Amino acid sequence: MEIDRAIKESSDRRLQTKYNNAVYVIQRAFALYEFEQVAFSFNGGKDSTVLLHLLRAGYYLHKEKINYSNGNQPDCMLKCPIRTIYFECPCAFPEINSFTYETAAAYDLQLEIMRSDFKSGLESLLKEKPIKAIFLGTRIGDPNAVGQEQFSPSSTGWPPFMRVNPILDWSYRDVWAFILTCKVKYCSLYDQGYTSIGSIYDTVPNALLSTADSSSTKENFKPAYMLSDGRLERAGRAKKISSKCESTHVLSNGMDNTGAHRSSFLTASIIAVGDEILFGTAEDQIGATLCQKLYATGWQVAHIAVVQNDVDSVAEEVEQRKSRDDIVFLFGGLGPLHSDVSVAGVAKAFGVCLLALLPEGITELLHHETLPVPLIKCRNVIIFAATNICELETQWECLLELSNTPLVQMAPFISKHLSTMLSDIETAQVISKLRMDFPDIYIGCHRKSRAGPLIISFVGKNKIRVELAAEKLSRRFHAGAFCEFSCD
Ligand SMILES: Cc1cc2nc3c(=O)[nH]c(=O)nc-3n(C[C@H](O)[C@H](O)[C@H](O)COP(=O)(O)O)c2cc1C
Ligand SMILES: Nc1ncnc2c1ncn2[C@@H]1O[C@H](COP(=O)(O)OP(=O)(O)OP(=O)(O)O)[C@@H](O)[C@H]1O
Ligand SMILES: [Mg+2]
Repeated sequence: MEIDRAIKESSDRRLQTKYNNAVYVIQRAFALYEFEQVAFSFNGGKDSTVLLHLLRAGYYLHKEKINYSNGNQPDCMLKCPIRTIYFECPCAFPEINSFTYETAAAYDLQLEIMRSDFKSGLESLLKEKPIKAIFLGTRIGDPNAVGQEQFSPSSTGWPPFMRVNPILDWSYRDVWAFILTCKVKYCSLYDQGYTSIGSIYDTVPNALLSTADSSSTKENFKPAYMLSDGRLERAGRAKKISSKCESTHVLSNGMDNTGAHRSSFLTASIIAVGDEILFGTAEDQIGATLCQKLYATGWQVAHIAVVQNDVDSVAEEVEQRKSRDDIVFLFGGLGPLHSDVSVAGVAKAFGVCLLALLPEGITELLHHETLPVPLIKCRNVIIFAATNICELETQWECLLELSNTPLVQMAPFISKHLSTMLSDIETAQVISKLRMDFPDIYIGCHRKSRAGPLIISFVGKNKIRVELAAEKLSRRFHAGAFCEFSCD
């Protein structure tokens, strides 16, 4: 079975784990219900496309098990003619409609087209058909996922059935890793910058994938799998933000419906190379300082990692980060000692040899009069020779002063922090919902002690949106439930 083979042959351990868990859930559902009692809710979106192929794999493995216990050979060409529900809406993108129909035909899906709303459509379908369980491509982070598990009975007020969510714990990145690893077809809109697809009236390409510069008249977009921060997958879904500006739909990433950008994000990652940090004998202060410096420069740090002084560990980490982030900073493991393998690791990640101990063909030496040796830049990976914060300060300043510095100053982050004595239980659901309404704003919670106040942080690039998110939260509770808090 090609999907199962592609995943097993891939070297992506995380994807393999996600795949195994999802296929396990699917096999359990096939064991619990008759084949006529299950249905697949398919809308041509990326998540339901992933689910389709997982269902095919799960069904194949389920059949294989049964055949094996009967002494039969598994059928490699096995189809999965599962009952498939598609709620077709006149406001759907034509690309989504045609992809759904073509895919259903290609995989022998038994398509039931519904033209009513979800609830009444399901009510009439369940009266006619013996459906007991429905597979959905819902993922944590979807507005409707709050409180759901892999097997979740339908909500009160809905007809009774089991919602089966095999990819509930998959991230945006997992979804694209699966699609690209298995090389399955997906709706063409995702190649045009759409990252989550609603209706033609409320969905535009995700502005975070825009490649437009001030000189070009037409805006182009990178494909959906290039979005580095999956939390912003719904940034192309329109929201009406306030009754005061009725005429303007503001997209949740801070772009208005004229296509004008209000904010832009570039992401960075930091890799520390150091066995001592992993042994716990040394503390990584450089990483924390770099995070502060990048934040102050308007860059979003997407990832920080500590790896061993080992060529493969460095190479693996650099390989992953260099394609996900705009810039990667690496420090530690530089020099002539046996443990100084960072440069070799970078060369391996780019698949090049070392020339005079530097990665061949991709190295740029960043000279600055203050520095005794230049900084090393390999494409978007910058290697700091700093061994303490003081040296980092110097190298950072030099990097910023270079005429060709890769560290462009970005719009600064704006933050606001609220503190409350309300309990987690009282606030959890409201905050989860708020995060869906403000995908462009980071909304995080932390406590300094169990009994102390809960601090809710709002961080973004658009002051109005940050204020609005904080105000919206306060308005959901009694006056005085929150007070502004300074984290400095
Ligand atoms: C097959 C199916 C079953 C659903 N079951 C429920 C349910 O039990 N409870 C509920 O509140 N919404 C249910 N919904 C609605 C979804 O929660 C959600 O509104 C829908 O998938 C649209 O997602 P979107 O807002 O991301 O486009 C169901 C939708 C479908 C297609
Ligand atoms: N019109 C629909 N018909 C059938 N199932 C649907 C429909 N809309 C949503 N669903 C179900 O709900 C799940 C989550 O919906 P969602 O809108 O997030 O689509 P998706 O497949 O996740 O694609 P994307 O997030 O990129 O828009 C889908 O995977 C599908 O199982
Ligand atoms: Mg989705």
